[in-house]
Amino acid sequence: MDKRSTQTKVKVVVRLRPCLSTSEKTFVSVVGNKVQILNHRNIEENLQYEFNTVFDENSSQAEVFSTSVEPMLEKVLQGQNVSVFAYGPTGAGKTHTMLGMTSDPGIIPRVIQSLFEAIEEKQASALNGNSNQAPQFKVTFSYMEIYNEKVHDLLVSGHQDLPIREDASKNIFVADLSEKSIDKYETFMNHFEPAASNRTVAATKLNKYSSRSHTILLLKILRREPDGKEMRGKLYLIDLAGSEDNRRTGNKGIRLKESGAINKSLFVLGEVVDAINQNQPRIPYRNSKLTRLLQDSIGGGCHAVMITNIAPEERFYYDTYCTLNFATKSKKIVNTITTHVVRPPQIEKPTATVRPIKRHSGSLPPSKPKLRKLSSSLPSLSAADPHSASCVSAAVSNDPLPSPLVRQQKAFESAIQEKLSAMEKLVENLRSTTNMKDLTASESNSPNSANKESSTPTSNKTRKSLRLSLVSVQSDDSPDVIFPTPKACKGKLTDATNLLKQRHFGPPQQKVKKQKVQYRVVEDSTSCSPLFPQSPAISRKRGSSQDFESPTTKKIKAAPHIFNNEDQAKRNTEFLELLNSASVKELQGLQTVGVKRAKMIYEWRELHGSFSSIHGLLDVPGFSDKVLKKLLRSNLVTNI
Ligand SMILES: Nc1ncnc2c1ncn2[C@@H]1O[C@H](COP(=O)(O)OP(=O)(O)OP(=O)(O)O)[C@@H](O)[C@H]1O
Repeated sequence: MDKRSTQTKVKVVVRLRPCLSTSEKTFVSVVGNKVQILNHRNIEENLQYEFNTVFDENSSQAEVFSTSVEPMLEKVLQGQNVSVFAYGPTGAGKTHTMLGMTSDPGIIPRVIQSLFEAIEEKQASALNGNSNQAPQFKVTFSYMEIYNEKVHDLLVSGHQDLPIREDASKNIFVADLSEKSIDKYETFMNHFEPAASNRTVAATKLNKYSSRSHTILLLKILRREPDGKEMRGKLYLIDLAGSEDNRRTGNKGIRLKESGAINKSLFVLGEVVDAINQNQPRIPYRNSKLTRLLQDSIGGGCHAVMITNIAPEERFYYDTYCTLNFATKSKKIVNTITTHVVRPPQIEKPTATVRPIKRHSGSLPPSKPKLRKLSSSLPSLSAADPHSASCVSAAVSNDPLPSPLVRQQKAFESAIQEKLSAMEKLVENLRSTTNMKDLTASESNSPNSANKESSTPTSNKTRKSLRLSLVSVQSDDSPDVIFPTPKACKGKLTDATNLLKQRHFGPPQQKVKKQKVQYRVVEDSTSCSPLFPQSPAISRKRGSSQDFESPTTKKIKAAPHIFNNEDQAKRNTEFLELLNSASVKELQGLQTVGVKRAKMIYEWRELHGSFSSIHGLLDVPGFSDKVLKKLLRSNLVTNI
């Protein structure tokens, strides 16, 4: 295989979705390719982030596709790998961007349509030119989801645990899922639409149809030129599940467990990006299935486009802030692009003259007519594997049969090959029955993984704490499942399918009313995404090496109307009301307030009555000037 390498950075674009509620105020503005949000550390400033492209709330699906994704399709047809993934907090518009609706299709249907158009164009222009032969294309696809750290094939009905393979040569995680071959847009959609409805979706407080899994659509394009040259490109279209702050989603039971898996994988994604940016020798790709899957996209051999979805409503402030910081870190990552050009092995013609031999029944290879029949029943590019391709072409060629010695050798080789595949299957079966923890542990001992795997005490500690938090998950079955897995409700699947279709392939959505952008007091508990579990203010104070603001983030003077005194006074009043009425659990929802402080505030209030001012907190044991300032700053209350 010829491999040529070039280096390119991960392309990061941002898409701001429109405000969905008429009663909420917004805090994000877009100026050119910059996003501007309020600086919670200093309300007189705004933070400005610069990206390759920023799509404002009026951007159309067509615009997002044609600017960010369409130019990548030619690269796939040239034998390069491309990965497009939507990232962002829950409810920010990832599925809308990737999937969209029938009336307003997103990236996936647009990619398929453009891909087939491009293929047809290439074939037509080859025939119009000097050549009397056109290149051949074979497009196959698989569609899978990572749900609760398990990979499911969405193309088959029902959720099954499927074995995981790895491409040993490239150390890439590949889910061993069924692949469908497609020759046109309609065929693809016939498979894809019901499969998309199989995705696990449920209602949370922040999104009525929240995706509970990461989905991956993998398209493989094999192009064979008339001279036999082959190019193999892969296109990953990934809709990640959103990060979730469970104090705000109100998740319990199954939803909380799902959320734990989603947050854990996104947390590992954050660790991977940090490790790459800090040039660490080991990148913890293997700490989650998601990062193993994204290994080629982040710091690997793909062209990567990260579509960062953000929401404008005030309650999304910390999610947006953390998402923008993560996006800023991601755009520094450099991938080394490989072009996959394959020349099928040449069939060597035997040099010696071989006498025709008499055939015996049974052990001899089948007769030529039989093979011809077999090969004609295969599609023109059915042999995705170059070796099987050469086998078929060798079998139907007019070359004389090889000598008995050569045949004996071939029989011996195929017997060995069979034994090896049987052993491989056995090992795979064993691996699939092993749980992820054991799998990761055994893999980390392998010499291959030793170079990549991180086993720092910090990450172990983090993993431990994540595991502990998962153990504490409540076990009640959540009643609010809108789309139970097909396994759980085989008979009711049609209804669920229709519901999802209504949403993503259904009638056009009503236009969202445009509103005036204003600020209002954030009374909700605002917490950082799991990628940044600490309050940004705290991390900064400690001088963490993973400082959130990249050099490209600018602090600029806030426009005076954005955060006026009236707003601030209202914010302070509401904060005081919260102090005087919140339960211990609600107080814990405040930034920098843990169980201990929440209890202290609550007990002091029970003993001494309501606080007359925010300063009253200084009377509560453990609240120094410094602690109070930090609390207020991280909860966007500054005027005391
Ligand atoms: N650009 C947009 N224009 C209009 N509506 C949008 C846009 N983006 C998102 N929405 C709407 O916002 C809501 C949430 O979007 P969506 O479900 O795509 O979010 P998500 O990021 O995929 O959430 P989750 O991670 O929970 O699955 C949906 O009702 C969707 O139709």
